[in-house]
Amino acid sequence: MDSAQRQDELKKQAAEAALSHVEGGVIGVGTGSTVNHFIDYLATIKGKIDGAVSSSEASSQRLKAHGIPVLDLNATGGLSLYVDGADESNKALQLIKGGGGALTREKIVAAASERFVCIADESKLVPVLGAFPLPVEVIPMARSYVARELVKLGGNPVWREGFTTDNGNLILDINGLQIMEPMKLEQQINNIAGVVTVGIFALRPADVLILGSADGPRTITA
Ligand SMILES: O=C(CO)[C@H](O)[C@H](O)COP(=O)(O)O
Repeated sequence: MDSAQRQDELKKQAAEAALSHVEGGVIGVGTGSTVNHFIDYLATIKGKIDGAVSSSEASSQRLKAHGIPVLDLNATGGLSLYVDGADESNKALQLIKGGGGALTREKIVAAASERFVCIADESKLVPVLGAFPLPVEVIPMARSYVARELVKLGGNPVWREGFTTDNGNLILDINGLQIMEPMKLEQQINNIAGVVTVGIFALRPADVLILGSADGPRTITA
């Protein structure tokens, strides 16, 4: 088994462990390869839930392919549980998300959920956020302006060329950041005109982090 396959096994392990948090009702479901495993496991207990609110077109398609109804968030009165992956997490369960470009809908569903269970392989736990390029969703006409403002904050933004979000916007990935104050930077970047949202999840961090590891799933709570 090569290292990519080993990492995928750990993602699968975390995804399966998250099933114990599913108690019924409508579940918020995120995006990415770890969540794809979660959706496949969720299908095995689909009779227990009323459906899912999804953070991306890709996850919606996978849910529907399993016969799990996909609902509009507006048709719910909020969600009790959201399950999603992450690109990085620190010990406070503040996250970088958006490697798959679905950060805005992910942030909305996380905000509307009482409990956010994050699933990942153990390599995603880091001492300081920022080694992973920080995604920012931007309105297309503001791309150059936002990039100049991000440089002023000490980052090196790179346009994810050829990629369009499910909301019709673009992504700038910021390299070279060491995020010492995640809540402050989240607010600063969100305040730039033309930014839809930044992929720092610190104002609404995860509540539970399940990490797949060689010794079995490890759970960290906030
Ligand atoms: O934020 C995300 C998508 O926008 C994903 O949760 C994040 O990129 C992790 O992906 P994966 O589970 O494939 O490692």
